[in-house]
Amino acid sequence: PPKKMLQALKGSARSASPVVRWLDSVWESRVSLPRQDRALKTLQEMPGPSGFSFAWDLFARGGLSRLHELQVEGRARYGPVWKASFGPILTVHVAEPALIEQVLRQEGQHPIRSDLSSWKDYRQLRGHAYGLLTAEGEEWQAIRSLLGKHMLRPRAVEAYSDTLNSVVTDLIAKLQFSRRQNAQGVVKDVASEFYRFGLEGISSVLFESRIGCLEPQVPPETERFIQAINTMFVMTLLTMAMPRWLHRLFPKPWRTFCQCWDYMFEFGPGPVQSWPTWLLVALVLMPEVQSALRREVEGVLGGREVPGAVDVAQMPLMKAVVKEVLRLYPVIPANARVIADRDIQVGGYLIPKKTLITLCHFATSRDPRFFSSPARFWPERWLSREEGHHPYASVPFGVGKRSCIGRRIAELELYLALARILTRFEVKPDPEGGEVRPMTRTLLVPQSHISLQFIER
Ligand code: HEM
Repeated sequence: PPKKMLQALKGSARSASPVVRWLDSVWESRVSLPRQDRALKTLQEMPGPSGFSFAWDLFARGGLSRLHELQVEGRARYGPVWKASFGPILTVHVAEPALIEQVLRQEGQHPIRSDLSSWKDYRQLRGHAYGLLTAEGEEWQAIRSLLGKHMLRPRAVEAYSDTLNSVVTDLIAKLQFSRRQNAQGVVKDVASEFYRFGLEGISSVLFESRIGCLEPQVPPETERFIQAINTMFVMTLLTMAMPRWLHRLFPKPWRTFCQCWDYMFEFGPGPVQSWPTWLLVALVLMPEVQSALRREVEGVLGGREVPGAVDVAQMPLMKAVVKEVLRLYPVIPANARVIADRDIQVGGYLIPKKTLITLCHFATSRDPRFFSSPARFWPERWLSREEGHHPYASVPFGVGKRSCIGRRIAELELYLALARILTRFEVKPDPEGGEVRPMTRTLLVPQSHISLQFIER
């Protein structure tokens, strides 16, 4: 029977009737359940919402854009490990640092993140090679080793300082231009400005070319590229949740998804994230932290305007601020692993090979057992000896062989930009602005436009 139908039937018949038990056994056998092991519990014994109620949460109650919140709710309702079916995919959620560590320590030589099935489907359809994000096995290892030399070694990354600083100079000019557009010096939709800054920075480093994202008049082909990335991320979760046979019945999401990728391949550079926005929002809400950070930056620069990678090494508060923002707003709120070649043990369960394991980083990084007053933006927690954190409680760049390869570049770009913004401007809330909440669009992004006031110093 079609998987969707099975799920719907299972969900609507909540009591454990013989029919439901039979459906369960059919469903579980589809994810190659291992034989019963006396010491370990099986997937059947794992708690979790029924397929129907999870699908209801996702599609009828706006859960697709609240996936990060569903992690926290799932942890509270089911404990550290639970299962749920995401469209055709059954996934085991893990929301405990020690168990996330347990998964990652068993990930093997060539870790597999997840199927990112719709990204791979598109590449197969068009005959494109997989990139680092989607490649697996030896192919992934070869690309990773090659890129790692240029993106992971501290010396190699330091050498990008000048290139990144020239992009930061354009960012400052763009902020000055935008703030002059109204009497109060408010920059409307700051996230869009930083998104473009991130894109320009990566393009300048990886492709040694500027694409004009920060120009007052953005070239039309660049503008289209930016929109294509946005839409592709919005469609990613939806296309992953839709079984392939549904593409024919509801062709629009898949067609739009392909059109976005077509344009991105035609245009060039790959996708990036709009990470500095959350940072400024946090600093605006905590003006005393903003002032302390400015003092630190100015103390290190001693009158110089443009910082370098060496200066950043002497800014502990800057590093703590960035860590704290990524704890509160992890750009990638959930990561994943698939252990393809063997069953593994996690938290007393035997997880069959090839099961998609979702690592609930948003939930762990807001768990009061690991971070006191977790909703509070408090960078000093990273400097204080009293606050001990589990090393896997907040891992915004992932851990291990398959962790973020752009981490050092992203951090350097962020430090350089933040240092220049703080010496040039005092950043305040938009007098007419409201509360800002995050939502999931594959990445964690602001739910609404954010406007901030930039006051020249
Ligand atoms: C604040 C900014 C960023 C954050 C929080 C972030 C986070 C992550 C995370 C969580 C992963 C998955 C790691 C894992 O599975 O263990 C990842 C992978 C990756 N990131 Fe980033 N990233 C950021 C910026 C960047 C930038 C600027 C680039 C490009 C220059 C980049 C390129 C990549 C690539 C290529 C992978 C896949 C690596 C692989 O599969 O081997 N990231 N990133």
